[in-house]
Amino acid sequence: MNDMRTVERAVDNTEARITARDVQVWYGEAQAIRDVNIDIPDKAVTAFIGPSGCGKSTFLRTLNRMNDTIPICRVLGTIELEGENIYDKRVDPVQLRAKVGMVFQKPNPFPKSIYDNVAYGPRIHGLTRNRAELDEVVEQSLRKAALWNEVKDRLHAPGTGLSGGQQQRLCIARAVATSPEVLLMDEPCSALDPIATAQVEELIDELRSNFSVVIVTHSMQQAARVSQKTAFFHLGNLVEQGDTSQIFTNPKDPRTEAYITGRIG
Ligand SMILES: Nc1ncnc2c1ncn2[C@@H]1O[C@H](COP(=O)(O)OP(=O)(O)OP(=O)(O)O)[C@@H](O)[C@H]1O
Repeated sequence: MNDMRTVERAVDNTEARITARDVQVWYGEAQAIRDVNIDIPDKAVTAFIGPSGCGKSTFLRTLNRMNDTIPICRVLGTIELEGENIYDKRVDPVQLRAKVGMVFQKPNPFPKSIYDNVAYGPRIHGLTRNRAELDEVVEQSLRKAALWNEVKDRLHAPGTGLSGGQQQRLCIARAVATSPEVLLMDEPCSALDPIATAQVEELIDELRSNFSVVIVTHSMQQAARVSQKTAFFHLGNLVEQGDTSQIFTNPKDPRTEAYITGRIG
């Protein structure tokens, strides 16, 4: 189980996976994100926190071009994954989303078997050569999502028949099955009970040994438990970013302090 000591753990590798420079996001005439600059480190969990409507989800969605699905949404500035501009017109957003996977607020398994949910990405991206390789990817992904032992005897049962917490871990298995470099999580525990939340939080901590993880959360306790880096957003601005322990114990900006002490939000 994680606890507040988690925040003291050092980030082993602070190399940036994603660099965002001068990013603005507009919905029609309304600006939702203002000149955001951030480096998302490898092999660490970065938490986005801030009051409702401050732009956390909007900015998260720019990192794998999920905003492309909203016609009125425009993204300006540059976002690079491993040095490559993800908004370059040569970049295929479907391929990008295999590298930058996403887990949503509500578990959303496909109406397919547990096996087929996890096999979906590897199949559409042609990542395996035969059934034995696909079986292996499915098993390893379910193991990484800490779900294998609970489902190994019913892989062909519908994914939608699992509990909410299991469904969310299935969605995590589905996201990791394409071996992404980055995993984006938009309030992944908000539909879960405390036990399932604790399991997913533990899992997030394990995932950071292989992936760069970015999580949007409304829970400051959760940010403190699972992340090593925290970015505080307010009214579309990225007000402050740094080590989670510093943000929570010694914030530099009065707006951050007001939020973490419960005076705004
Ligand atoms: N599809 C959309 N069309 C128009 N405006 C949008 C859209 N999605 C978000 N917005 C606006 O962008 C701003 C930021 O919203 P966003 O959902 O990113 O904030 P958030 O910090 O994630 O909020 P919450 O914590 O409540 O989920 C808000 O003013 C919101 O109304």
